[in-house]
Amino acid sequence: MAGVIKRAAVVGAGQMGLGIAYVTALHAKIPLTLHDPSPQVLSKAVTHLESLLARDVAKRGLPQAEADAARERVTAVKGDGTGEGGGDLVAQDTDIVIEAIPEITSLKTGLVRRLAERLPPPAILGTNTSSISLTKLAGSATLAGDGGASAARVVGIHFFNPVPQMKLVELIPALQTSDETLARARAFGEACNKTVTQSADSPGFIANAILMPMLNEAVMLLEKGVATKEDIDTTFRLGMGHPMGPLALADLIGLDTCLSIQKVLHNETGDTKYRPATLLQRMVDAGWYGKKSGKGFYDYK
Ligand SMILES: NC(=O)c1ccc[n+]([C@@H]2O[C@H](COP(=O)([O-])OP(=O)(O)OC[C@H]3O[C@@H](n4cnc5c(N)ncnc54)[C@H](O)[C@@H]3O)[C@@H](O)[C@H]2O)c1
Repeated sequence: MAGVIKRAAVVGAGQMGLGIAYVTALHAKIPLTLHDPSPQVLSKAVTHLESLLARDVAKRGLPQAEADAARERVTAVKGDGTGEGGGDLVAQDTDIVIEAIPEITSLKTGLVRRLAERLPPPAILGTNTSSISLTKLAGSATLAGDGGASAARVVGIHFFNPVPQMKLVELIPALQTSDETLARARAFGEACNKTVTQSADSPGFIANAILMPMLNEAVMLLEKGVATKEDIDTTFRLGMGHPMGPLALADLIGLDTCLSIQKVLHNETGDTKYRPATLLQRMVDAGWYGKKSGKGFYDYK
């Protein structure tokens, strides 16, 4: 049956890809391949997956047999799954692929195109993009003479960081997305134990249309010397009840990712209110990406 998802693939084994692999294996109980061009990233991801499952057994009462079964469902594969730059291909009977590669439009359109050529419909081409237009990504999956069938299986399946803890998935249909794709993606998100919301394909969707400008404003306040980073973050934690302040949150998300999202908002709307903070650009230029690189607004070494 077209609707049943029996095999999945996740491309990009960074912080989001690893989390998506974890919920797919543990909650949805779907076998999957986890692809990344970097062997170091893959081996770190597998170690992290095993430590998450071990913590579930030790602290959350997960039976060891279920943790073992979840671990066995995940196969790490070098490469991007499409043969670009080498590595093994995504299996042709894969029912859903979710890409979680960097938030760079040309990388994502190229990958989605190659996946569309590799996997026949109705395999779902899901993307964890934070901000890139789904309609543009579906456009890159359009294959000549297929009547729009290929583009119709592209959909945004936007998980939140850290994926094991955050209970939300934001679904974003492209203009081309079929109702069947959307319904199957919703069922997949729910099987991953998430509550699902839906947004139109508008810059930043729901979450990042609101969150990213706020984080950018926090960086601008810091840049202007209005307050220290600690006081900006404390204001949000204690004054607004946020679990973490905006600068610590930006570090967690990744400053490279924040900058890319802010640039998409700026370019797509043409509205100067979305201009990325200069300090954010400088931090990324310095290679200070936040928690994942060991240094951002705070030190993580
Ligand atoms: N970080 C967050 O809080 C967050 C939240 C929601 C969505 N997202 C989105 O998820 C995606 C991934 O973000 P992340 O934080 O996991 O990034 P990350 O930098 O941790 O991971 C990206 C991974 O992609 C791999 N990669 C790079 N180029 C590739 C290619 N061409 N093909 C295959 N793999 C490639 C890298 O080796 C890396 O492991 C982005 O689109 C981001 O906007 C991020």
